[in-house]
Amino acid sequence: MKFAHDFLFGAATASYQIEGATDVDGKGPTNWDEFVKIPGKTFEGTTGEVAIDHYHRYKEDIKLMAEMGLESYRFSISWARIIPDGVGAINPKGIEFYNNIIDECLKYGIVPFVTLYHWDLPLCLEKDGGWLNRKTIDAFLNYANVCFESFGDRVKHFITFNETVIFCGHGYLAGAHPPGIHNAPEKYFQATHHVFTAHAKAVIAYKKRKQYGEIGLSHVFTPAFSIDNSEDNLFAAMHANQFNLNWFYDPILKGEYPDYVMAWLETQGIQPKITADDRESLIIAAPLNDFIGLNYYQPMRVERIHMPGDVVEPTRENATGAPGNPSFDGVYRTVAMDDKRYTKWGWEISPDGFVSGLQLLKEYYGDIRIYITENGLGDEDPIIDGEVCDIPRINFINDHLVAVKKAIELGVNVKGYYAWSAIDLLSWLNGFKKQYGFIYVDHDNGLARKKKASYYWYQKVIETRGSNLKS
Ligand SMILES: C[C@@]1(C(=O)O)OC[C@H]2O[C@@H](O)[C@H](O)[C@@H](O)[C@H]2O1
Repeated sequence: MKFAHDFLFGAATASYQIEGATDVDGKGPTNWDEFVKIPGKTFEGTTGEVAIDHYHRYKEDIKLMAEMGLESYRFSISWARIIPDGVGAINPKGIEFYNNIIDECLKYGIVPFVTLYHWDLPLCLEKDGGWLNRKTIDAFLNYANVCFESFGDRVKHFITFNETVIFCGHGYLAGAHPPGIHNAPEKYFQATHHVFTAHAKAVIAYKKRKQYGEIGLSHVFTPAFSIDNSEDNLFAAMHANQFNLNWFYDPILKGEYPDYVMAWLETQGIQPKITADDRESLIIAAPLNDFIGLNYYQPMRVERIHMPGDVVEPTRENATGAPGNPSFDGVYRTVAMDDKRYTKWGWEISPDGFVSGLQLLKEYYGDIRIYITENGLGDEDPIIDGEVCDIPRINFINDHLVAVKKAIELGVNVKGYYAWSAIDLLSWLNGFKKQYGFIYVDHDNGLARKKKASYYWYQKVIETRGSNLKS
């Protein structure tokens, strides 16, 4: 089976991870520009000061994407490049840079798919409470409107937030992302609520503009499965899905929070403060979402445990996603299983879990349009005779695209696939060691770009609309 003619084959990046030029042409500082200076927070002290210098090399990079035949490029806008202080004055050089990116994409017929927030918050806002401060909701709405106004004539696909569970979870539970707070579930849940409210207000504002594009957001998609059929472990899977899936997807797609989680929060006395206006925004926005973006890397295999919360030391290593950590509330633990395959970073490789999870989403949320806005293999790619032979990445993406095809045949409404990542880039917690790209970046040779084996393979996938995939 070929993928439909309107299925988008894309690839993705994020501003802080590729641009560099963190203090160039009027850009304001972000929370990450400060956070990376804290010893131990990033791998070997790597920062995004240069990243892969996409700010100066974007023409070369987008030309390489065009040569691959990429149909759509998902990238994020750095809020602090557009509005340096988060609110107030607009930086014309920032508007100019992203206009150049968008126009360069359109020059090659590449569909720009824009993420408004991919974790780099203007430092002024972070210092003023960040996502814990309700003012950040209105600051985001203002920023989103500036982007709709500046780019909405050519950009017809907007993602408001990338992976709320990560920047809030690492920010207020694991302490591994700004603001680096550890084990503060009341802050975590309140911050997520403010983000959902900001999303809802931005959706409503976008629709009012009648720019006739589509808007949604991208969530991590990590469906939880019990390690066996015992009652305890089946309970653990249900609990994990309520906290990691329903808490994030229900307020966006249903306009209300899951009762199960709200009841649990009430027992702990940490239900987020929700105003009547927040509730109204969530309810109005829910049916206006055009799509949900799924960032799928792996499922979770869980078992029930009976431990107090906060039993994980807040280290970078503990936050890189490998199984074994207990949940923040001590109810379940993720488990590595003997009959599963794992990446070098301990992430399970499970295209089957992807199909099962997509079917679960269809049960929960019906026929909402879905884009796979991230999927890819983080690896250390072997270089043999000067060529980057990332065969494991080819196999990974092949198997996950076959899974997407299968899900579509089962009636799941998937309309596009964005590999993470278009080009090797900075990993927040793994430096440049964990590579995801179709294009290699040589940090020992002036950041020279080089097409990998997977670049040529994905070029063929796009050309044949997936008929070269091996199931
Ligand atoms: C934690 C990690 C990783 O480095 O493996 O997950 C996969 C991918 O998710 C993206 O949303 C992040 O922007 C990107 O940096 C990656 O981050």
